[in-house]
Amino acid sequence: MIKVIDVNKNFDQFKALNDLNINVNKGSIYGLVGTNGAGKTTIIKHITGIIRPDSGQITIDGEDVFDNKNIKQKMGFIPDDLFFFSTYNLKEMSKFYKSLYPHWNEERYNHMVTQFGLSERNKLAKFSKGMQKQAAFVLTMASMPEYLILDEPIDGLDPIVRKLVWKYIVEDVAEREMTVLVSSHNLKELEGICDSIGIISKGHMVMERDLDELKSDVHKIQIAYKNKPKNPYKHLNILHQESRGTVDLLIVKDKRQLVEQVILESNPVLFDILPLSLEEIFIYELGGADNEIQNIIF
Ligand SMILES: Nc1ncnc2c1ncn2[C@@H]1O[C@H](COP(=O)(O)OP(=O)(O)OP(=O)(O)O)[C@@H](O)[C@H]1O
Repeated sequence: MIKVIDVNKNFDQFKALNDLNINVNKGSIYGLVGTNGAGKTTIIKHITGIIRPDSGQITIDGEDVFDNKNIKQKMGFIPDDLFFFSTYNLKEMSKFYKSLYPHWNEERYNHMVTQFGLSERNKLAKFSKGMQKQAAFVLTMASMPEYLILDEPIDGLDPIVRKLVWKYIVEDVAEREMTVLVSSHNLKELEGICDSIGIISKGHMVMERDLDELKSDVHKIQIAYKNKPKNPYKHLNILHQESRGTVDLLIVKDKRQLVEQVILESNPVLFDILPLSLEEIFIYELGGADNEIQNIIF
C-alpha cells in the first residue's frame, strides 16, 4: 500500500504540495488527476523517493520511501521526461535494468521487444518520443515491479500501443497484484481502467474515491408524471435537478434500490435510470466546483 500523509513541499516561497494525502491500495490502479501545475509530478517524485517532503510522511508497505533501496528494487517508474544513457541502445539498456532489478524477466523482455516492434540495435536517443516511451515501458514491465508509478504514460503513444500498454498493466494487476499509480490530465483516459481516482488541485487532494462505490452510489434518472405529487423526491439525496418540459432529470446520490423504491411509490408514467459518465459523477459530486476543477473534468 502507498500512503501519503499530510505532505507539504515548498519551492522557495511557492507551496507546491499542501497537506496532501493519498491512499493507494495494494493490487489496485489509482489515477491521479490534475491540471498543469497541480503538483502531480512533484508528488510522484516524492513517492519514488527522489525528493524529500518538507513535512509529512510517505510510506510503501509501511517503509519510508526516501532514498530507500529496498523500495526502489520493487518499483518501476516511468517519468514524464525520460532518461536514457545517450550512447545506449535498447539491448545495452536492458542489461543495465537486469543488473538493478532482481526479478528481471528476460523472456518477457524478448517477447515485448518483438511485440512492440522496437529495434535493439539503434541508439535510444535516436528513437521518436513515442518509441522512447514504449522502450521505457518494455524495460519497466520486464523488471516485474510490485509497484508501478507512471507520470503521464500515454502522452505521445498511438491508440494501438496505448491499448497494449493498458493490457499489460491490467493483467499484471490481476495476475500478480501489482499496484499502480498513474497520473494524467485526462479523466476520460483513466475511465474503465482505474479502481480509484484522486483529483488534486494546487497541491491538495480535492476528492479521492473508489470508482465502483462511486458508480453504484450516483445515478442519473428521468421521471415524468401524469399527476405529479407534491415533493416526490424529498427522501432522496439530490445532487442536481432540472426539468425538460414535463420530464424531470435528477442526479441522485443514494443506493439504486432506495431510488427505485422511492420513485416507483410516487407512480410515475416515465422512470429511467440512465448511464452516467465519470466526468458527470465528479462534477455533480463536487457541486460548486471552481473553474480549475471543471477544467480537469471536461
Ligand atoms: N524544482 C522546482 N522548483 C520550483 N518550482 C517547482 C519545481 N518543481 C515544480 N515546481 C512548481 O510546482 C508546481 C507543481 O509542478 P508539477 O510539475 O508537480 O505539476 P504537474 O501537476 O505535474 O503539472 P503538469 O501536468 O504540467 O506536468 C508548478 O507550479 C511548478 O512550477
